[in-house]
Amino acid sequence: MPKVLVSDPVDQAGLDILSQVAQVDVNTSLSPEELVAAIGDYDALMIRSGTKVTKAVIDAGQNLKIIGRAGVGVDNVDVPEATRRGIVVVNSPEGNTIAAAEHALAMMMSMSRYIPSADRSVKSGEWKRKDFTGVEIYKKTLGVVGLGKIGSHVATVARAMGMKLLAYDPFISAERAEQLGCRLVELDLLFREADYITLHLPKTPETTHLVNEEALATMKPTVRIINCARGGIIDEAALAKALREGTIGGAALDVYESEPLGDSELRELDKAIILTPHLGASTEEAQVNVAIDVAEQIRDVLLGLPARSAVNIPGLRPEVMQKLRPYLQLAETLGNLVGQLAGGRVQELTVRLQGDIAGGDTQPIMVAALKGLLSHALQERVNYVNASIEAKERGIHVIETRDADIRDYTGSLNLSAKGSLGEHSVTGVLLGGSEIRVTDIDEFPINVPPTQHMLFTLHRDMPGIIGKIGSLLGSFNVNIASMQVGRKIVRGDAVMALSLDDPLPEGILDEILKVPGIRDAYTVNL
Ligand SMILES: NC(=O)c1ccc[n+]([C@@H]2O[C@H](COP(=O)([O-])OP(=O)(O)OC[C@H]3O[C@@H](n4cnc5c(N)ncnc54)[C@H](O)[C@@H]3O)[C@@H](O)[C@H]2O)c1
Ligand SMILES: O=C(O)[C@H](O)COP(=O)(O)O
Repeated sequence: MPKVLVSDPVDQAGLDILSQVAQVDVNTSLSPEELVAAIGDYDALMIRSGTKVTKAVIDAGQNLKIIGRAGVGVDNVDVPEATRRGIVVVNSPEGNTIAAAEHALAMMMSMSRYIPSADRSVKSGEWKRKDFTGVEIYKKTLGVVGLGKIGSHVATVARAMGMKLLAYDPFISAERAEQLGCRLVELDLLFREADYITLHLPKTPETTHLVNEEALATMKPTVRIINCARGGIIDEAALAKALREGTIGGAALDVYESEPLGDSELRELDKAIILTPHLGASTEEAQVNVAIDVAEQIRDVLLGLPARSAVNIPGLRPEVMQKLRPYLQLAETLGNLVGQLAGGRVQELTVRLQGDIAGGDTQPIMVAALKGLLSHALQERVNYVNASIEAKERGIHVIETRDADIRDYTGSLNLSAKGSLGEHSVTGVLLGGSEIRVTDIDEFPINVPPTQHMLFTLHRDMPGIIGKIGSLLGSFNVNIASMQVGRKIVRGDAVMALSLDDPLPEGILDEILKVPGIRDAYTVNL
């Protein structure tokens, strides 16, 4: 039974799903060193934002197949390293959207009415109504930075509360912003004009310290800033200075440059700032959502099925996967076949998608072809996660062409591999939607099902050659399961494809190459 380590607190609903297929160990108090020491035993790791999945953890996780992040952000996971190792990383992109949006809205309201400090004051025996005169958000301008899932929900609710909306997001269209009632503007204008600024974008090198001393200086002196996205998007030192000097109106933070928040002057700013300990996703509903979402994906991957929201391979919905699966198998088989025919180092792979297969999302098919191409050299080290990276690192140039109008079969796939030993091509189709047939080798028409052990020859089309090859194989006790010959012209060149019950013994290829009329011969093990 596979083993799953759960190293952050996740909802029981997720653990119940994992327990159906795996031994589940929950240990939420591991130090980084203890995690490195333990991870080697596990096939899967389930985390939230608390666990840092570093290169050291990934290196030690020799059996790891999947890392499941019960939440959105995977910035605590070394995803490039996981990808290189062929480990799937999945998350739950939507499970906590509403929770995080509502937290940002709650921060905006609490900040406007000083609710945390007023609460503290009353509980300490005071009754100071004048000190806590707030402001209304109605008719105020909210600047939403990052109009993705969470930003969109915040915008929708804020609009319903009578706010005017500005948005900055370089990756969305003005039409989408308009649908949400937002005016899409440049960031400097948003900073200058907003009464409230709420951040809902990822932390990247470009967005680190997006809100810095310079930006703060351009804002209204009454502006209130909310960060429920990621720590480090705001320069905390610059924010603390602006709050201390009263050059901005207030701030509410859920996330920090370093978590847990250590000694920080932010803690001393009292009424000017609200601080919560990364609670955006902490609702009962969100925790059930993300735990189920990620546990189901871990279960599926451990059962050999695809994950629906992997961050390092194309995520496929089950219904799309159902349709695509036979084509992926076809692409992988042809990739493997052409890779072995080409031998040596492949420098260029051209994938021609024809008919039905050319429509829709072709990226998974390309990845499958690369996985097949590299599988002879890399064996189980190559998978759908790392095939593209492995190909890139080996300098394989990949070309994709599509022609949806070719209609010989519902869909056919042609792969050509150019390498140090020459160029070879294969074409394959699916019969009845699932049975693979190789219909052409190096442009010689043929019709063979791929089998585990195969022999291909290029020879002169002349009497007696088939018999000679048959007797030679017989003398080595190799049984032929099926045999096909393809030629373009009578007595010209031809190819022969033999499916064998046994692998070819050492040395037989040299004997085959000595048969008069044989120009080339290749063994293939699929
Ligand atoms: N506090 C929490 O507990 C909590 C919970 C969930 C998500 N989050 C964080 O909230 C943020 C938003 O999450 P989401 O689910 O809405 O993500 P999302 O991917 O749906 O949206 C992010 C948006 O940011 C935009 N963006 C990217 N770079 C940008 C830039 N330089 N300037 C402006 N916009 C940019 C993208 O185009 C996208 O529209 C993420 O950082 C996520 O990690 C925090
Ligand atoms: O990225 C996320 O999903 C949030 O930051 C939530 O993190 P958490 O799961 O640790 O609460």
